Parts: sequence; structure tokens; C-alpha cells
Amino acid sequence: MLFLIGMPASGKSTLAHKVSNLFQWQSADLDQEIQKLLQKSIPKIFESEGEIFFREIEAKVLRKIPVEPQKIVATGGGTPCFHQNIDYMLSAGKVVFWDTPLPVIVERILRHKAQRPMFAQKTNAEIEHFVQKLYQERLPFYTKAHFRAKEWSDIEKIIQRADF
Ligand SMILES: Nc1ncnc2c1ncn2[C@@H]1O[C@H](COP(=O)(O)OP(=O)(O)O)[C@@H](O)[C@H]1O
Ligand SMILES: O=C(O)C1=C[C@@H](OP(=O)(O)O)[C@@H](O)[C@H](O)C1
Ligand SMILES: [Mg+2]
Repeated sequence: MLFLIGMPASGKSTLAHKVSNLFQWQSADLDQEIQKLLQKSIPKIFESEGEIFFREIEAKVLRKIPVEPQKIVATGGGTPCFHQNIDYMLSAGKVVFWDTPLPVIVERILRHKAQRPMFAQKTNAEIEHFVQKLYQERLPFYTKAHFRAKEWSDIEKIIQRADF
């Protein structure tokens, strides 16, 4: 099983779908599993229950996703940084850091910021600064991954060479 980690808006959810379609792999999206379980959108969960509750549920749901070969799981941007989730993922499967360039991430967040609870209340300049800071804080977790991928060809190589 492959876990995708990386910044919010780096494209983890999109990439999991693409791998699933192209290689007929199973896929799962941790945020979607949480939304299904609680019958609430991620922004609503943040708003009504708060981040601490979200991180607890996130850690539990992560560990409930069945570990199977030829399966790719998109996690949330913060997943590896809480509740020893990175150690769990490193032991349960292979972990890929999807390292999209920060300017691309900033541009995507600015386009859809209303849907993202961490960014909705911030000005554009604040978002840019916040994304830089978040990247620096999270890099020590992200770089624990088995693989660091920057483009699609990196993903293809990982899928072809690793025995999952
Ligand atoms: N390779 C890509 N090229 C262009 N846009 C992309 C690409 N991957 C993702 N996106 C867009 O970026 C946004 C965030 O993608 P998403 O897969 O939700 O990221 P994440 O799950 O990492 O937050 C979405 O609007 C998506 O359509
Ligand atoms: O970076 C984060 O802390 C978060 C990223 C989101 O997932 P994506 O990375 O799929 O946007 C989602 O889990 C939640 O809003 C928190
Ligand atoms: Mg996602």
C-alpha cells in the first residue's frame, strides 16, 4: 500500500485518483473517509468540533483503512504531523512525499481558499507567508517518507519498482 503525504493543495487526492484509474489500483482518501464517518464536511468539522478533535478522528480513521497491496491512500496535509501517524504509515506501507512547488500550491489555495478552513480568513499576503511557514514546520515529517516525488514520472517509477 502507498500513502501519499504532502502540503494542502499539492494534489494528493487528484494523484490518488489518477493512479487508481491508470493502474487499476484501489484508492482511498482519508478526508473523504472522515467526512463519510461523521456525515460532515472537513470545514464544518473544524468549525464545530475544532482541530484537536479532527486530529484524533484522523488518526483513528487512518489506522482503520485496510492495508492491501495495489492500493493508494491520499492523506490530509497535516496527517503525518500528528499522533505518530507518520510512523504508523512508514510501518504499514510505503510513503511518498508529493513535493509540489510552493508557488503552485499558493496559487491553488488563493483560487479556492473559501473551501479550506486553515486559509479562509486570511488575506493573500498572509496566506503566502503562512504556506511558507507551514512547509518549513512540516518538512521534517514529510521528509521521513520512503520516496520524494516531484513529477508524474517519479510516481510511475515508484509504482513500477517497489513491491507493495
Ligand atoms: N497535476 C495537477 N495539475 C493541475 N491542477 C491540479 C493538479 N493536481 C491537483 N490540481 C488541482 O489542485 C487543487 C488541489 O488538489 P487536491 O488533489 O485536492 O490536493 P490535496 O489533496 O493535496 O489537497 C484542486 O483544485 C485540483 O484540481
Ligand atoms: O494541511 C492540513 O492540515 C489539512 C489539509 C486538508 O487536506 P488536503 O491536504 O487534502 O487539502 C484537510 O485534511 C484539513 O483541511 C487539514
Ligand atoms: Mg486532499
